[in-house]
Amino acid sequence: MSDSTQERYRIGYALAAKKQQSFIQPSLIEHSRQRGIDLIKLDPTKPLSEQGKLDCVIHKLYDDDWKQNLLGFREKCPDVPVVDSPEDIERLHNRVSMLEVITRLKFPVSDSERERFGVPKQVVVMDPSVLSGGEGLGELEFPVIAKPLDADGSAVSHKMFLIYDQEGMKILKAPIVLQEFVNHGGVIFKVYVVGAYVKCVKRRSLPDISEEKIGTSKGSLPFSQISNLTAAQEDKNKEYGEDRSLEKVEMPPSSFLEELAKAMRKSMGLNLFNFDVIRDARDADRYLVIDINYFPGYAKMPCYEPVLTDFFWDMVTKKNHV
Ligand SMILES: O=P(O)(O)O[C@@H]1[C@@H](OP(=O)(O)O)[C@H](OP(=O)(O)O)[C@H](O)[C@H](OP(=O)(O)O)[C@H]1OP(=O)(O)O
Ligand SMILES: Nc1ncnc2c1ncn2[C@@H]1O[C@H](COP(=O)(O)OP(=O)(O)O)[C@@H](O)[C@H]1O
Ligand SMILES: [Mg+2]
Ligand SMILES: [Mg+2]
Repeated sequence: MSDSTQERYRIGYALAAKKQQSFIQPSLIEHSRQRGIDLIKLDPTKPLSEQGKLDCVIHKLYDDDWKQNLLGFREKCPDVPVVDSPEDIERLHNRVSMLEVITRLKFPVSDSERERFGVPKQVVVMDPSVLSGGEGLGELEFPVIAKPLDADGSAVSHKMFLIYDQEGMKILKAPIVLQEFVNHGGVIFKVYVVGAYVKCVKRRSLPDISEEKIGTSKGSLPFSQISNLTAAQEDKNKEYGEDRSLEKVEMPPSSFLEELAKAMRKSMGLNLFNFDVIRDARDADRYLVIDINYFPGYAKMPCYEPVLTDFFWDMVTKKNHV
């Protein structure tokens, strides 16, 4: 609790309108306020050093003017933490460099832990003629998921296709990432990271594809942001007799996810991100990271207000950040 004589801290935020609406909720403002932290809306078009005292800056904006503004601020006020650096965030805007983070990890798994991790096999196709010419798969086999190479937050960057055969490739536009489809029981694990805090939740995913279905399916199937399936859609699934109840699905061991998250955080130099993990249906100890997102929808994480407030506190009192 704070009183009027106590020092107050100011966290400046620079977010797109939609993000601001979902993240800066009255409950978060109030929670932080009670801890002596005020959340201040920044004007990204004006120099940050002219927007009053700031004890920390958080942001999710990618244009060059904003990056210049941040650069100037970091030169003028090197002691104020900026969460996170645009250069480090940039790595997550490309679905190849994003997953390279995982393949390069030197993961300190203890002998007692059986869990292994990796990424699905994938190739990137830069040349449009490869898509129409019947090549491009390399050592991959159908079905594959086609993902736009850029993961820049645009609606189109979430537009995916499940591709069953060569004919289905014709719908694609380069540059595109082709990734092996891995059966995983229709559930993804979304692991939220907020500084040193780690929280895993379960979400719906694409259902497994049987050998029989692989043999009979043709062409391509478009989909987008499948894990944000609404409650109404969930009910509909149940109505159609689909009982893949999320509650029954076992979580990955928390010690494993915590170690993985910690190693990722150190390696990327980032504090605010989440990642999607699937469990290989053929090998229950094998986990595959398929996606890493900068500054995700934290309001959907349980207890987001105290968790974020604790993080802000650590930032302004200079503890615990990478
Ligand atoms: O909008 P939300 O709350 O669904 O959050 C999106 C995230 O959903 P999630 O929290 O993982 O369920 C979403 O995660 P996914 O890519 O769907 O795994 C992204 O982080 C998205 O940001 P961007 O469009 O990639 O810049 C996030 O969008 P922004 O809120 O940053 O626009
Ligand atoms: N290799 C894969 N195997 C099986 N399902 C996948 C694979 N990659 C992605 N998916 C499914 O597609 C969804 C979207 O893919 P993702 O890479 O997370 O893109 P986005 O950035 O739009 O969230 C995932 O949440 C998961 O349901
Ligand atoms: Mg995802
Ligand atoms: Mg993503």
